Amino acid sequence: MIRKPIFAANWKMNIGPSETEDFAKSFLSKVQNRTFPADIVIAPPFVSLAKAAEILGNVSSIALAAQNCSQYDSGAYTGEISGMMLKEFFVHYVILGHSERRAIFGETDEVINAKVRKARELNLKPIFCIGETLDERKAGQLEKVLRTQVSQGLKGVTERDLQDIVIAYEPVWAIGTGVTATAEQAQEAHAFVRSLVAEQFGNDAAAKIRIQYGGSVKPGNAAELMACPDIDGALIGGASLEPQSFLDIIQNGAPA
Ligand SMILES: O=C(CO)COP(=O)(O)O
Repeated sequence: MIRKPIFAANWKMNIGPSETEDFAKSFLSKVQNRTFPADIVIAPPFVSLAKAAEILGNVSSIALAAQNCSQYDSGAYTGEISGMMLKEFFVHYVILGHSERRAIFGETDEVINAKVRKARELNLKPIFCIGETLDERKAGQLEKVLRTQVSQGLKGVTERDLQDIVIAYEPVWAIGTGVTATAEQAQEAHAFVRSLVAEQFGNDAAAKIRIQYGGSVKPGNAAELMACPDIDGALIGGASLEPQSFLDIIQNGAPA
């Protein structure tokens, strides 16, 4: 297998520091001394990173992610968190361009691109999110939307940097709705995204890049989605908030 699947828990604005302690200890007890044919990533809210790092920071089978980071290094940016700060908490990945950041907080392709580039400059691995709304899909704009998001979001990124970037295809209509894309819909979109990467960076880069699916992934649908040839793991919201549910998705999606 040239692409190791990657399963990432995006807790969004859930699970504060004290609950993080409970989750981390429980999850650790379930995964300790086991190996998985997949990378496992957990993305707590910023304020829970210290607790997560305290319990999971030295566990080699689990990596921590942040859910966002600033495109700036330091200075007068009230409310922002820099990539350098995140690195103090054993953070190796950072989710960027999530549809909630785009839709609710107005992040543009340009801002997301600046964040992706800053993250790479600091040797953080972006989980770069893309995906269309239902209206865009219905209007036949799926490919146009994905093309713009990929070309703008990865503008100026080098082929070397791309090796440390994960793309997450998350159709907005499938996020938090319980409506998952069918395996066919997801595979079709993933294959298209891979073709976009090939156009921009070449076939070799496209063959290597991991493309996760996100949007109502559950233990019950993980196996079917992960069986698709261009789906290399999942970015999970709701179903990642329980340690056993997150673990079931990993086990069903990437059986040992
Ligand atoms: O947005 C998501 C992960 O980033 C998906 O969320 P759900 O798994 O809750 O649909």
